[in-house]
Amino acid sequence: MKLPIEFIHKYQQLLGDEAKEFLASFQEKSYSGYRINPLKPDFVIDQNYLTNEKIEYCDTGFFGSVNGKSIDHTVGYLYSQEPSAMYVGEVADPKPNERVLDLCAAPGGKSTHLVSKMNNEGLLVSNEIFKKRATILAENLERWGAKNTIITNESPEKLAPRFLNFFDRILVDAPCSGEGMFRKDPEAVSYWNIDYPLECANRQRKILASAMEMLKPGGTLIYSTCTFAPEEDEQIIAWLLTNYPTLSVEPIKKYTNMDSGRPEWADNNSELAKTVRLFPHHIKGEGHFIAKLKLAGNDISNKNQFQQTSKLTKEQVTLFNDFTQTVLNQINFNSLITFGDQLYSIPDGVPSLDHLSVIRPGLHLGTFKKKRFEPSFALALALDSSSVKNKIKITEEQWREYVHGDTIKLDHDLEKGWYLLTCQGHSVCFGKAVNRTVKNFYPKGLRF
Ligand SMILES: C[S@@+](CC[C@H](N)C(=O)[O-])C[C@H]1O[C@@H](n2cnc3c(N)ncnc32)[C@H](O)[C@@H]1O
Repeated sequence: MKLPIEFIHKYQQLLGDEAKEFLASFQEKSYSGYRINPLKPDFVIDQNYLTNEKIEYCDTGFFGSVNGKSIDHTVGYLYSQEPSAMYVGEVADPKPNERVLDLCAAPGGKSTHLVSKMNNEGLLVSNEIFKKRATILAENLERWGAKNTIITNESPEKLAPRFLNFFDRILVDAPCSGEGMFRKDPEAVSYWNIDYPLECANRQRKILASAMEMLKPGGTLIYSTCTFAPEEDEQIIAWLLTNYPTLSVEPIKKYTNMDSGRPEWADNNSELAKTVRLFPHHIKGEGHFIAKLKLAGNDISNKNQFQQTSKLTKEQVTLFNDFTQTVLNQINFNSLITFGDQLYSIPDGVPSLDHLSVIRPGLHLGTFKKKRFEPSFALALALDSSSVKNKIKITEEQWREYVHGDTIKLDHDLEKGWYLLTCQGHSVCFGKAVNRTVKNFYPKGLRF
């Protein structure tokens, strides 16, 4: 890979003797990894995935790559994620029942990790500013079986007034100059110029100013980038400490060959050494920077449930109850609301989402059509198959035909109605059995 000459000079100055080894690492191969999904209790994962080398700092992380067209990946048993990026979710370490915001969330690597750590409890608001990327984020979170998550498509400035002093934990995985990803995405080199880190830093400060409005007293802010640029790393944390004096830096555990942040690359504040740098010439992964900060003060926020408006009509209640009683075992969903014909189960404690661009206000349960309820793909992937009465086991070959858009032929009669299709123990989709045929309800946009 050909690195820009100004990039080389900059890091020769910053790193001195170490620069040679650092710059040489750009000619080495990049690392791939994946996390397995602890939320799916009927976990019958291909054992081959578990024999790969484990990632030291992430219980669910392994080195290796995943076939994007495999069942395991398609139904959210695995998420392909660069190994260093996994340390961000581990450092964030959200707890079940917290209110958590992932402010720059697409395509969803960190959000899926946060949902796992929260055991699908509490509230995760997963936000992405760009619509197309927010749609991909929603797909990834649905595959993962997220139930406690609201997905928004907003600018941080517009989100802030709605969630003032609201969150226990906020992750800002900031848009950055991406120097740490040069090996993985050589195109990123073409966007780089010597002024780019400062441009990114300006944007990062704006995003963080909004994040700080939403962080409650006593809350935790996690800031991460995939760049080496001090302007976007230590200097941003120094800026935060100067402008928000009640913030303090929390120490982050340094696993094998992880480096401390460099105070001398900012204002010499020794607290900056508590942050962590992952350098590709030291660890098996790409470049990353992570900081964890705590806001002083006691939590005075109101944990009561605010929301929610659109109640179900009597007919909708009957249709949904008919579905749950016929198809599912006893399951309690959180508060139910409708947006148009769409039915959602929303996490507790959510303020009004009016006038925000909301991609998913919670778990999408399905759609009310004329006199019937049609369960969603998201519901199928969020359900443990043991919680479903009506199931049909399909073979891998039938699964391949189904994800392609074909129907499934049955060799015996089944009562007409909805069935959860399972393949190799995974919940894969709902289908409707009619006369020895399972009609295809695999989402059109996801067929392959
Ligand atoms: C590093 S990526 C996030 C990766 C993601 N956290 C993950 O783990 O999959 C940064 C994200 O910030 C978004 N972004 C860009 N400009 C932004 C802005 N002004 N405010 C908030 N987010 C922005 C980008 O679209 C991008 O999705």
